[in-house]
Amino acid sequence: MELVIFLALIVLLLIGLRIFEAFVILVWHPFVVTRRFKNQGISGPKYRIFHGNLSEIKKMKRESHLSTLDPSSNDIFPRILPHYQRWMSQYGETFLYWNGTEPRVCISDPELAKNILSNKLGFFVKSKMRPEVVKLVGSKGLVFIEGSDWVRHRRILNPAFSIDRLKIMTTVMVDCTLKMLEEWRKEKSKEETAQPMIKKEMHREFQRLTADVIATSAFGSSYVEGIEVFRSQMELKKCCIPSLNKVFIPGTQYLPTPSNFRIWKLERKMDKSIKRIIRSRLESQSDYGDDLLGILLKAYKTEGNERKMSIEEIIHECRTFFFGGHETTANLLTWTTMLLSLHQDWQEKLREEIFKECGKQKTLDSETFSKLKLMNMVIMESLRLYGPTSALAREASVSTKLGDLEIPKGTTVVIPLLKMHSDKTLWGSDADKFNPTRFANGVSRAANHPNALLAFSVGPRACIGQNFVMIEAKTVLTMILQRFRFISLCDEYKHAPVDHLTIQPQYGLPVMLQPLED
Ligand code: HEM
Repeated sequence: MELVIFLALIVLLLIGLRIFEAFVILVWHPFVVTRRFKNQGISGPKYRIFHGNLSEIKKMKRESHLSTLDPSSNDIFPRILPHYQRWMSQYGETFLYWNGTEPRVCISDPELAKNILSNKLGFFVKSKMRPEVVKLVGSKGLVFIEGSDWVRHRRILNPAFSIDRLKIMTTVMVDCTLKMLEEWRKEKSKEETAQPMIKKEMHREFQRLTADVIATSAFGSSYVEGIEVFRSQMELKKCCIPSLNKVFIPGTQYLPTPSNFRIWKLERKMDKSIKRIIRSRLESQSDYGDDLLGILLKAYKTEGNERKMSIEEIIHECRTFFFGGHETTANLLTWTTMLLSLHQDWQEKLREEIFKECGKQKTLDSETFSKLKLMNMVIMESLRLYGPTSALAREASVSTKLGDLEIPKGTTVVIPLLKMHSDKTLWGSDADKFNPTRFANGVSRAANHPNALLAFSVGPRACIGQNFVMIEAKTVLTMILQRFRFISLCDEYKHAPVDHLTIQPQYGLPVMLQPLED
């Protein structure tokens, strides 16, 4: 009898502890954090139990996605981050909101943003992501690892993006682009009119091209061999998007729900394809090669001492570069094409520059790129207005000071890039206009603050692929402009930028192209 009472007491205690824990997470912690920020003059929308502000965010985003913008409008911040726009006008530029029970403070001051992103003491770490999103690139890949693991991976991976490697990659970029342009030419020759024109959905074309480039240049495979990885990643991405504005309950990712079964299946499929690519490299080359995959495999096969990378880490790095390497670049090329279709004067200026520096057909080499100053300015302006990343986030790993603000441990700091990139106090009264000349004296002098453009981020975690992207974008745009003219956006084009992990056109980008005389 005593034993039964004892066990019942234990059970009651455990239940009591769970209830207490839930009370702390759902009620007490939000109350304390809200008060701590309020004492510093920071407020925001009211915390609602369990959901925080997620229901409002979902509603505002749903409404904003119903509308489309005028194609000449670059004011995309209210469409993509409608909740930030509303709350900034109500509570000021720095405000507190709740992603479920997770406090988030939005900070758009470039000096504070730089301090957060450049912090080398580990006070601000990558913020937690939903498990589905983490699976896209892997928890053991460069994007999500921290501390000594990150240092080790970054050191191994940096040589894959050295100047010498980029030169070799340029040849691959040229070949892949030529393949795409050859297909366009064949379509042109089917046209019978004197002024043949072709219609292309450019977002799809660029997704395919950038996938081909990364698969060939980093993995020595090709679009065809890498296609299963891309397909699984795109499907997985589709599974992630609806969950982004839902409350995450830890543990639910292990439940045997239909959605989890689908996610697990896609993850297995993706890894199976990656393993096939790895196996074929291991069998075919004794020194594994010098591209990204070769560098990763050498880190696995280190003789004597311990392995520098496990096979699981290599697979996650492959996922990272398959995903990071094509999605963002495809969007950059898509939005730049849209801008050049709308701004024919700039398209002509770029063509003139290209003809002057590279002629009409000459194959590009890495030396030519430094001469394409106007092209550089146009790409920077495109990254400012339509950069693929809408916001960056970091979590305070300890309670810390940021400027005059005390940030409690566990708070996520969000830096809304879209807002900063269109801020008139930073960029001047024409901040919403396409004006590449603002970059004439370099990126750091284009605005009132040297770090006003954070498209590639700054500090130790800045984009490892930024030189690769710039070379790829210049190669592709140069080769297209040498051979084709973007005549106009098609009538059916709807200007609807949307954030599906990266900013892309909700309904694609149909463009009319005209081949130039040989
Ligand atoms: C227009 C194209 C691109 C843009 C705007 C871009 C932007 C960014 C940004 C903002 C970050 C920092 C994220 C954060 O701190 O939370 C980042 C990180 C990263 N990017 Fe890119 N990226 C682009 C293309 C690429 C490409 C082509 C690759 C690979 C070939 C790549 C690989 C990575 C990786 C691995 C990281 C994580 C770096 C680390 O944490 O050490 N990115 N990128």
